[in-house]
Formats: sequence, C-alpha cells, structure tokens
Amino acid sequence: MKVQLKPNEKKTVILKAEHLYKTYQTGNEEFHAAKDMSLDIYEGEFTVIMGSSGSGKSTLLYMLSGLDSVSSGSVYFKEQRIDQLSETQITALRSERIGYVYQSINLVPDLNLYENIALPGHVAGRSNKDIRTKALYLLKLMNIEEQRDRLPSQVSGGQQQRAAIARALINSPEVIFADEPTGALNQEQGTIILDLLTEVNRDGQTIVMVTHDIKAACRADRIILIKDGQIGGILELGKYKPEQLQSREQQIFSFIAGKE
Ligand SMILES: Nc1ncnc2c1ncn2[C@@H]1O[C@H](COP(=O)(O)OP(=O)(O)OP(=O)(O)O)[C@@H](O)[C@H]1O
Repeated sequence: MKVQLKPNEKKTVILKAEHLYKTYQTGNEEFHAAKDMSLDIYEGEFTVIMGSSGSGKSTLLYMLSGLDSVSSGSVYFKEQRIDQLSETQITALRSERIGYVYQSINLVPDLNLYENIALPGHVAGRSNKDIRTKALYLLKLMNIEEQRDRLPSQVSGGQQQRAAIARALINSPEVIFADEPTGALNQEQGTIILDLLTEVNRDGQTIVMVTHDIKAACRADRIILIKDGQIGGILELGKYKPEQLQSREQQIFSFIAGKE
C-alpha cells in the first residue's frame, strides 16, 4: 500500500509513523511501551528524541529504524511501508539505506577500525574500490586515520564511537539512527561526536538521535518528547549555531519542564 505524504511547507517527510503501538504481554497484563504514536521525520533534519528513562524512546527508535516489529500501526520510509516487509527486504533496507549508531551493534572486536568501517559496504555488495575510497575518506573525516589498523580494544571510547559513525556512513544511508551516541563518553569526547554529527547533518544527512542529555539535544532542528509511551510534545528549534548553546539549553529545559 502506498501513502500520499503531505509536504509540510518546504520540508520533505522521510519517515512517517502512524498510530504505532508496541505491546508487551507480562502474565495476564498488557503493557504498552508505545501507545498510538504518530509523527513525521523530515529529510535533512537533525531530530532528537528525548524523554525520561522507560518512557519509550528506544522502543520508538527501534520500530522507526526497522529493527523491531510493531504491534500495530504503520511505518513508512519515503513512500514505502516498511513494517510489513519480509526479512530479506528489511535486511536489504537496513544495509543499504539506514545507518545505525547503536550500542547493541558493537564494532566487531577482531576486525580493525578500517575493516569495521568497510564491512557494511561488503554486506551491501559494493565494489572493493568504492568501499576503500569511502572508508579512507571517512577515517579522515572522523580523525581516526592513525588508528585505522588498530582493533577496537586498542583505541579510546571516543575513537570507537567515531569509527561506529564512519561505519554507519559507509553506504551513504538516507537516515542515520543514533541511540545515546555520547552516553558512554566524557564531555570532551561527547562534544567531538556531537560536532561530527552536526557537520554531517549540515552536509544534508538526516539524523534521528535518542538522548537524555540536554547539551546533546541542543544540536537538534526539532525535539520530540516521549512521555509514557506517547508523543508528549514537539519543539522546533531550527539549525544549531554554537553561540546559541546556552539559550537553547534553557529553552529545552523549559520545554521539558512545561510538559511534566
Ligand atoms: N521486552 C520487553 N518486555 C516488557 N517490557 C519491555 C520490554 N522492553 C522494554 N520494555 C518496557 O518498555 C518501556 C519503554 O522502554 P524503552 O527501552 O523504550 O525506554 P527508554 O525511554 O529508551 O528508556 P531508557 O532511557 O532507560 O533507555 C519500559 O518501561 C521498559 O521496561
């Protein structure tokens, strides 16, 4: 089934969720981790999903990114409904059109950084020459050229995370999903990661990121707040400028406080 996506002013919808539910059965009780969530994600935007612990952020991210099934409702990637694809179709979509920066998708411990970054290119069946050119470009962009031959265990957490972002970008995906990409890093390394994500977004990369960190959320064009498995509110911020950091933090803080 095809859906007519309504353009919102000049924005193009890249992902659309309609009436999403995720329901878990615990004994005789049903628990809705997502309850009737409907939302749009726009192409080229940096969207941040926030909410308190257990509110349903990861549940939403996993359903939007095709990594988890939906109990009911629908998810569209551009004009294609993706929540009902076969395993083969969803695997192709994941490997060719989506990049993941998820803690559940760790770097492979016995491959060096270069090999880790190149791996999804091989899975997608691209030529060795193409993969090599892009991997070398990304190693440079992420400033981990010198570490290219080291194993993940031989580099810092920040360098591992930069390699994970490079890996997510290797197939030039239409969307990057990131789940708390700065969660395990110190502030300095976290800022480097956020600067890199901001930079690739400026170059047109669509990003959807879950975070509980207000500083990280400042990078967003738009914040979607999740509350008790539902959309609790949306804050439009526009493109990030470093000089706005403090005023944005205040704005996001007030937005969240106002929804509690
Ligand atoms: N397999 C499962 N079975 C039952 N309940 C689950 C399952 N997975 C998640 N939940 C529940 O669904 C709710 C939403 O979980 P989710 O991981 O999406 O929250 P979150 O907002 O990402 O939290 P956090 O910030 O702590 O990571 C939580 O109450 C969680 O306990």
